[in-house]
Amino acid sequence: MSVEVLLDEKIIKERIKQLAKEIENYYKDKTETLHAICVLKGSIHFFSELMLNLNMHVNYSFVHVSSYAGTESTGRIRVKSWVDEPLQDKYVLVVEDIVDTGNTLRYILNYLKKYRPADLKVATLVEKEKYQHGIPIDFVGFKVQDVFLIGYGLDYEEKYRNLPYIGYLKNT
Ligand SMILES: O=P(O)(O)OC[C@H]1O[C@H](OP(=O)(O)OP(=O)(O)O)[C@H](O)[C@@H]1O
Ligand code: HPA
Repeated sequence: MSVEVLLDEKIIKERIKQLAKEIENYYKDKTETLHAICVLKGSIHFFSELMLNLNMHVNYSFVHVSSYAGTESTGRIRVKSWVDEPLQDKYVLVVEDIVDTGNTLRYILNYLKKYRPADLKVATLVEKEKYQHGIPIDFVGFKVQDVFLIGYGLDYEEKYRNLPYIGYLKNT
């Protein structure tokens, strides 16, 4: 197996800088601190790079959810940890590494809506092109083909998260 690079480190970092500008622009008239929620584990690198590029006040929260076995979604979302701050009337931004089937994001949004935030938006580094999950995503880094991705936080059986680029495994 070898890794075929799809998005290199430079392209990823440049796009994250642009996304940060889009996000700043959207929140520019809001006086409240932004509550950014990192969806672990996969979003760790995207969240960190995005936050480092955001020139505004941000409060960090973390949720840890998981639903994949190998390359397939089990469809069952296991919540390993959840936000413990009040989000009522807050400006909330969910930060995902990837939206694939949309199952994870749908689950997270449904729960977060119950906190009655003032505003609930989503940023994802990658969205798979094939799915018609019907969830509006406000800030999308890259739309990619339907191939199982690894790197920059994305794993295959817990490996490859620490690759500085995004790619896929190829039989050689
Ligand atoms: O749109 P979906 O098909 O639901 O896929 C997206 C989710 O899958 C991955 O998480 P995973 O369950 O693999 O956990 P991890 O972040 O710890 O790797 C990824 O980080 C997203 O949260
Ligand atoms: O393509 C993927 N790669 C890694 N994790 C994922 N979770 C959903 N889709 C993917």
